[in-house]
Amino acid sequence: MNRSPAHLLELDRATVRRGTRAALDALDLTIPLGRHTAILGANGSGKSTLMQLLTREVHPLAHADGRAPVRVLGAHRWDVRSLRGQLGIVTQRLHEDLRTLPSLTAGAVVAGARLGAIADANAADPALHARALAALQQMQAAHLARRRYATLSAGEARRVLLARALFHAPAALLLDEPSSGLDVVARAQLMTRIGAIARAGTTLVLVTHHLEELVPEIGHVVLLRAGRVLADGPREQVLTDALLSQAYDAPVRIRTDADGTLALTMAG
Ligand SMILES: Nc1ncnc2c1ncn2[C@@H]1O[C@H](COP(=O)(O)OP(=O)(O)OP(=O)(O)O)[C@@H](O)[C@H]1O
Repeated sequence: MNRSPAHLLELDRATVRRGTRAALDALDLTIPLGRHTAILGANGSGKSTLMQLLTREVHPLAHADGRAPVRVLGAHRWDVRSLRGQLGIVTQRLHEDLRTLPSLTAGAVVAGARLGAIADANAADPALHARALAALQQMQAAHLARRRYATLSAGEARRVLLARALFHAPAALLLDEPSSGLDVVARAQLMTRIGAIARAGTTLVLVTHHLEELVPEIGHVVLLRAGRVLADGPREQVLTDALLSQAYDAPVRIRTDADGTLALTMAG
């Protein structure tokens, strides 16, 4: 692995086929480390596939000339576990995978992050348990440590996933609709915490439909449409009614509330 990579992700005409169609279609995209980025786009535009490319859950078509279509943290070959050990991941897919394992405790789920694994079999080790507890505490979820992950409510499970994502001080935090399932207070606390994490130097990549999740630290937005990049630039240049309407194939409008929070609504 490159020891001091400049970029979290580099895509060179990356194509991912799913079923009969291209979920990502010859995508060129670079996300430098330190550039907090939101990925927006309509249902089916390729946002989750892009995240899965980053975490090596899906693979691109090879280029005939041997060029690497995807580099993550400077490298095009990765042992999946060691890569995931460097990323903090909060996705619906991970949540669903964890829920299929009925005996896993929340504490073991959190501790698993450092191994890039689903869970850590040594999670009962007192030192490790104390560290997992501290991570859960930061998400106001220490009381869940011994609960079985599969039995948690949506919001409780989300807190545990966030604790897991932060457990091992990752280089980047990949968040797919991170506040889904959280109540209004927990959502506000989460947004504050995500902002602080970004300021402390962890690169944020946020996939969302909810503009209110775009904390001010996110200065860059990538807009996907049908597996291609429609726009990629500074937040204020990309978050326009015209570009978003193009992305959603319908007239939409950005609303800014008095406290600066953004929301996307249908125009008219
Ligand atoms: N496992 C799969 N098998 C076949 N097609 C798939 C699979 N997963 C995704 N796709 C297709 O790939 C395209 C991109 O899907 P993806 O999940 O990346 O979109 P998305 O932007 O994350 O959508 P959403 O906002 O609905 O979550 C869609 O057309 C989708 O139907």
